[in-house]
Amino acid sequence: MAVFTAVTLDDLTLLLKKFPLGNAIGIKGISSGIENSNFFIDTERGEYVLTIFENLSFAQLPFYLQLMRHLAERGVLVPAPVPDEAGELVVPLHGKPAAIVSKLEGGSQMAPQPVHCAAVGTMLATMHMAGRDFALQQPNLRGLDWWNDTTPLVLPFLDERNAHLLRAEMHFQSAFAACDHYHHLGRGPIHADLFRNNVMFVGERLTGFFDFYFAGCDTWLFDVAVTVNDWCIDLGSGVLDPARVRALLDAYHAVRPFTADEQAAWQPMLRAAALRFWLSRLYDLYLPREAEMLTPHDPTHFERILRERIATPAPGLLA
Ligand SMILES: Nc1ncnc2c1ncn2[C@@H]1O[C@H](COP(=O)(O)OP(=O)(O)OP(=O)(O)O)[C@@H](O)[C@H]1O
Ligand SMILES: N[C@@H](CCO)C(=O)O
Repeated sequence: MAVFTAVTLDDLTLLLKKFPLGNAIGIKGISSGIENSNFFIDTERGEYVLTIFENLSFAQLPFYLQLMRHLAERGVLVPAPVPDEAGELVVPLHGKPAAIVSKLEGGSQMAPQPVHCAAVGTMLATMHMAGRDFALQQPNLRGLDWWNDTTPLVLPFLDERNAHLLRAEMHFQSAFAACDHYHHLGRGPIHADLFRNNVMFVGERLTGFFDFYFAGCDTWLFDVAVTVNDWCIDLGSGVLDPARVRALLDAYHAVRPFTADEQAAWQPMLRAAALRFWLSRLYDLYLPREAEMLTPHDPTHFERILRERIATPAPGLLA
């Protein structure tokens, strides 16, 4: 159960007095998700999602919610935050920050085919283009600096074989981040966590990207690599499916063509994207935060993906 903070219909009735959504009709806790308390809410104006942020502060939230608003206004399919009558996107609820956003239709596609990957590639490139004039800046908080801080914390828990892999990959990624190709990569706001469970579909029609709470400014190619490492693999082995990779990359390229620097950076970037989630999963497993109440994700999944990306070159960015 992933509702950490309870909200009653009376609480909602009081909260909605400040929003242009009419009266509250119903509220239902959403059981999936491990970061926040989420609720489907029914109002006189329709259905919305109420989120209470369990780990993010009032100061951190404007970047995410303004980004969602910026993208929604430009036709990118993402939940649109609803401002209260004072124009605020983040409001207090039970002493924690909360927001109301539009509800996306559909459900997650957990067994994607090339057609779904192509839809994700198109929307990802559209999102990157639409984010170019977004004014707020926030680094990817799970980027190289965080990897450098986290590596010594998790190393004591690893056996020698994995400790060696982690040290060697950090060495490789530090050199990659210092190279010319890397510095010439296009950058902007990225989702940074665009897994299968963060995209909605109705059949083959993509209805939206959501869960923007790891978003930050970083290279667009990192976002592509994170997405390919989840959408285009066999989940058991981590091996890439060439048909799904091709569908996603070709669709992306048709909206925002890949550059020569991106082509040169592709293989190391896939390793970087695998390392990022191996490290965060190790961190959540061995150094859980107080507010974290559910079973952490399995780190060995991303250890396998990292070893696979090192051993086997992925299909190139261009066909
Ligand atoms: N805007 C939305 N429209 C429709 N459904 C939503 C929306 N936002 C969240 N949900 C539903 O709530 C569930 C949990 O949301 P979300 O993944 O953002 O939670 P979380 O606690 O941040 O989880 P995690 O970090 O584990 O992905 C989603 O799987 C989805 O079913
Ligand atoms: N997508 C992340 C969880 C954070 O949303 C993972 O699978 O490790």
